[in-house]
Amino acid sequence: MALSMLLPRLAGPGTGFVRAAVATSGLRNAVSRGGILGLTRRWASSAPTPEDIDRLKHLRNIGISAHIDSGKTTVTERILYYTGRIKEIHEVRGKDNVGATMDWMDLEREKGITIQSAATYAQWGDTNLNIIDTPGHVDFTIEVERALRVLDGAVLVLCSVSGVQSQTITVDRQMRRYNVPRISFINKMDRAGANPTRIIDQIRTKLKLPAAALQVPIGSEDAFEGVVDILTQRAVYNKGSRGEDIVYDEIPAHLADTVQAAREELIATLAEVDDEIGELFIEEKTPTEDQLRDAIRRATIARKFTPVLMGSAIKDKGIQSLLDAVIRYLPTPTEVKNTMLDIDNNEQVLDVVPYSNQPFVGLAFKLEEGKYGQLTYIRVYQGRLEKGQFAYHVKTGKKVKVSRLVRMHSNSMEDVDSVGAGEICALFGIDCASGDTFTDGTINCSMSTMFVPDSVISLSLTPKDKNSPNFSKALNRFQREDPTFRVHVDSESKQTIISGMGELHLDIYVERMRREYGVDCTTGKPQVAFRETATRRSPFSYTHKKQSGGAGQFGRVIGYIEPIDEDQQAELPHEFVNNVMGGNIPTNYIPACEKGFTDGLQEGFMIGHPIVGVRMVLQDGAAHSVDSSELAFRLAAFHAFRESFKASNPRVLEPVMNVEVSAPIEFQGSVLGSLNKRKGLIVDTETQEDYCVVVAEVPLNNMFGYSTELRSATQGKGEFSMEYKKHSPVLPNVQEELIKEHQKKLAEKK
Ligand SMILES: Nc1nc2c(ncn2[C@@H]2O[C@H](COP(=O)(O)OP(=O)(O)OP(=O)(O)O)[C@@H](O)[C@H]2O)c(=O)[nH]1
Repeated sequence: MALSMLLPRLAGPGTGFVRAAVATSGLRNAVSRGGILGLTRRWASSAPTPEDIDRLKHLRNIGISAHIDSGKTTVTERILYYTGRIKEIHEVRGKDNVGATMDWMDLEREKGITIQSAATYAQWGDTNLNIIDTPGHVDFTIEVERALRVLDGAVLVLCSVSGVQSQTITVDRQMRRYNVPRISFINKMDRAGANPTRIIDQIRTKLKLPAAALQVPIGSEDAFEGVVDILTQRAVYNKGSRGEDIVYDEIPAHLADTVQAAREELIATLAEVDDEIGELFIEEKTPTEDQLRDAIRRATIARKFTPVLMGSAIKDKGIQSLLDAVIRYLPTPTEVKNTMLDIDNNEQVLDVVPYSNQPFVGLAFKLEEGKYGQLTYIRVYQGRLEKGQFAYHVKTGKKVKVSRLVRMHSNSMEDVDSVGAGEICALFGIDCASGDTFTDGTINCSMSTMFVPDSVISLSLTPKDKNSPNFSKALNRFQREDPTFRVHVDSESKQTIISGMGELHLDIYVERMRREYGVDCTTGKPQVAFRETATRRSPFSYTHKKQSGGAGQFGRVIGYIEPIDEDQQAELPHEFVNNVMGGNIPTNYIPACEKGFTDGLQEGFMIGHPIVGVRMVLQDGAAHSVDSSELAFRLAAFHAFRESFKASNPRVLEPVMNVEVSAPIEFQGSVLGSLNKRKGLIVDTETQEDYCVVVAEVPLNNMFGYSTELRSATQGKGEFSMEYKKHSPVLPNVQEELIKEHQKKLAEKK
C-alpha cells in the first residue's frame, strides 16, 4: 500500500498513518493556479457567513460502532424513534418479522446482523444528525473504515457484561487511525451480570483510554430502573410505553454516597487530561457544572478522554441522554481538521476549509445499488453541492450533472435542493468508485483514499448458467461497492476467483448474486491467501542475451535482493532501489528493470502465490548500443529476481487470525481443546460471570469448519469472531506439503 493511499486526517501524534509531506502552500495557492479545467476562480470571501457558522454548530456526523451483537442496531432504532424518524420500533430478529429499520437488506434481516451500513439523517432538538450504523462483523471491516473516514465523532457501544471484546479493540484502533473522538455507551444494563465499573476499567486498561462515568445506575439487571446524572445531580427515568417520557427526580437516598464517589472519580480523571480542571483540582476548588461540561467536551474532542453513559436499548432506557451527550461532547464539522492533497503541487497536504462559501470538495465514501438505482453517498467537505450543478470527478476529469440530491433515511429518502459543507448526502447515477473525490472544477485536489486491507481468502466461482450476462454485471457492481471484494480470472484454470476478508464476506456475495441477480453459482474450496517471502540477502548477476540474427536483445543486471523488515511490510510490501552509478544501465531502462521485478513478484516458485516483503537493489549492469531495449532489461530483471529469490531461503507465509471464542464456563476445556487442535496459540483467557472468553492466534487455513465444530462442542452456546492479524511463516512440514501439492498440480497440467 503506497503511503499516499493512506488518508491523512489530523496529523495527531502516534497515528503512524500520516503523510510526511508538509502543508506549506495553503489552499489559496492551489486555486490561484487554476483548476482541472483551467477555470481559475478566486476564493469567495474566506469569512464564513453567520448562517453557515450557526448551521455547522448544529450539525453532528456520527458513527455507531461496536463488537458484534452489542446492540448498535437496537440503539440506532431507538435514536430514529425518539428523533421522530420512525413511528414504531421493530426489533432485530423480532417476532413481528419486520426487522430493525437500519437492517434493511433481506439478508441482514434473516441473519440478524448488520452487513451494510446505512446512512440516515435525524434531528435532535435544534441539531441535525447524520448517523451511520456500522457493521460489527469483522468480515465487513471496510464498512467501518469508510464510516470512520467521513464521520466527526462516534459512539462506542459496549455490552454491560462482555465489555471490551476483540472487535471493540479493532474498532477502537480504527478510530485512533482516523482520529475520531468517541463517547462510550454501556448497553444491556438489564442483563444478568451487568457491571459498568468493570467495563470502565476495561476501557482504561484494554483500550488505554482515560474514561469515567457521567452516570450512576439505579438498580441493575432485571431491576435496572434508570440513572443518576452525576453533573446535574438528579435521577433520570424513562417512562411511557416506549420510554419517550423523561422524568427527573431526586437521587435515591441509598445512592448518595455512590454518586458522590463517582463525581470525585470523574473530576480526578478529568484533572489528569484537562489543564483547567487540573488546576482547580490542585487548588482543591470544586468545578462548576459548566466547567465540567466544557472540560469533558475539550478532552473528548482532543481524544484524551471518553465519557461513559449507560442504559438498556431493548428496555428503552438511556437513549435520550446518549443523544444529549452526542450533541454536547462530540465535535461539529468545524472542530475536526481534515486535509486533502494538492494534485498539481506534489500532493502537498492542504487543510480543508469546512465552510459553504469555499469551492466544493466532496468524497464519495459509499456506493449502493438498491431499489432506487445506483446511489453514491458523498460527504461534502467544503463548499456546497446544489441540485442542477456540475460536479467534477477528479480522477477522470469528467463532469457529472447533479440531477437529484437526497438525504437518506435507512431505506427511504428525502429530496433536497442543496447541501452545505459538513453534510452527508447521496446522488443518483454517478459513475465512480468509493473513495473518489469530486470538486466544482476550480481546484484539483483529492481527499486521499481509504486504507484497504489485503484480502485473506479466495474461492472460485462458476455460474451454473454460463451465458448469464448478470454474472459479470453483479461482480462489477460488488467490486465498485466494496474495495475489499476483488475478482480476477485465474490465468491457467480460466476460473473466476473472488477474494475477500473472510468466509462470511464471500458467502454473502454469492448469496446476493443469487437473490439480486438470479445467478446460481457453484463455489470451489476456499483458498487461503498464502504469500512467499525471502529470508536472507541473495545476490544476482544476470545477462539476458539473444543476439543471433535479426534484432538482438541484450541487458545485464547486477545487484541483490533482501528481506524488508517485518514491521515495515504493512506500508512497504516490496521496494525497488536503483543504485546504478555511471550510466552502466542507461536511466531510460531503469523503469523497465523495476517492471521486471514486479512481474517476478506476481508468482513465487514454491507454491505459485505472490511474493511480498522483498527489496531489489540494482547496483550495476551493462547495455548494448544497438541490442538493448526496455524489453531486454525487463526480462533480465525478471529472471535475475527469480534466480536470486530461489537462493534466498524463501518461506511460505499464511494469514493468521485473531480468534475470540466465548462460551459458558463449563465448555472452557472443549474450547481450549478445539483451538489447540487447530494449532492455535492461546493469548488470553478470561472468565466473566459464568462465561469464558478465549483469545487465540490461529492460522486461517486451520479455521475452516470451525463454526460447526464449536456449535457441537458447546451445545450451540459458543460464539466466535475472528479478524486478520498478520502473515506468518507456516511450519516447515506444512511448507513441504504445500510445495508438493503445487508440484502435483503443475504436473497434472502438463
Ligand atoms: N438484554 C438486552 N439485549 C439487547 C439490548 N440491546 C440489544 N439487545 C439484543 O442483542 C442482540 C444484538 O442486537 P443488535 O442491535 O442486532 O446488535 P448489533 O451490535 O447491531 O449487531 P450486528 O449488527 O450483528 O453487529 C439482539 O438480540 C438484541 O435484541 C439490551 O439493552 N439488553
